[in-house]
Amino acid sequence: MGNSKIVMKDLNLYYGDFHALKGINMEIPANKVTAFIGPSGCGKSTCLKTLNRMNDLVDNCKITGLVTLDGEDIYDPRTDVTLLRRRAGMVFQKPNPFPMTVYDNIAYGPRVHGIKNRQKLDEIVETSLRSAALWDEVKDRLKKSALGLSGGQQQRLCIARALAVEPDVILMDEPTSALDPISTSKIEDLMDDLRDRYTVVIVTHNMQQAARIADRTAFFLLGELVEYSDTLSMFNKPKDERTERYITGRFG
Ligand SMILES: Nc1ncnc2c1ncn2[C@@H]1O[C@H](COP(=O)(O)OP(=O)(O)OP(=O)(O)O)[C@@H](O)[C@H]1O
Repeated sequence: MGNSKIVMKDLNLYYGDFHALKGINMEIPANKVTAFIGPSGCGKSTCLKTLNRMNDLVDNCKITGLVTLDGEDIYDPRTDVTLLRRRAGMVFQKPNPFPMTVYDNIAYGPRVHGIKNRQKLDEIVETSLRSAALWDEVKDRLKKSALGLSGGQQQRLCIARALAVEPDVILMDEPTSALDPISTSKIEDLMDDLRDRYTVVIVTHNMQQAARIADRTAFFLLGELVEYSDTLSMFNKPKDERTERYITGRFG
């Protein structure tokens, strides 16, 4: 596949003795939305977290194989992990704004990376909030606490916060599972816009969501990547019987 942003080659991950990812081979294309689906506990989040080394934080976690971002081995000991996480930002299931103002939530990352100029920060805050389709709703409350926003607004704020450090890749772990249908639909529209500029990888429990927004879909089962193809083919003509059983709700 041309234009791969991320490549996993024979990737295995162990939590202690437990083999959580088994020989994963996958190429994730740039400027597309890729969804990871599969039953609970099959390794979707684990696989997502290997892409910006979030699993480094877990004791007893061992990884073999190769993961590259733009051709560079991200598990090379010389990799700057802070820079990696800036290039591949993460949005979690539960919105987790910092207990500070809307403005400071967005300016936090750029400040950490050394940007101090007020005008530049103002610009970043506005652009990031616009990209996350939140600007109009919060432009008059930038100096108010982010904790006063609705759940859906908080999640878009977290997306804006991820965008503020200019990542290439956005990793989303069930970003809408805690949201109502209207907020979910706003985030789905947003993902549609984001693919023009970013590579988006999303874990979702919701197969309809994968079918609506993802260009490519990966189906995981018991730590294995069972099937990976463009979303339409996967939903219309799954190649593996296990995929078919899962997407038709006949699993288990
Ligand atoms: N820190 C950890 N230590 C030990 N085992 C873990 C750890 N994190 C996850 N696991 C195990 O690894 C397997 C995969 O978990 P993971 O969270 O990746 O699954 P998932 O497909 O994202 O599930 P869900 O949809 O329920 O979030 C599960 O069996 C889980 O119990």
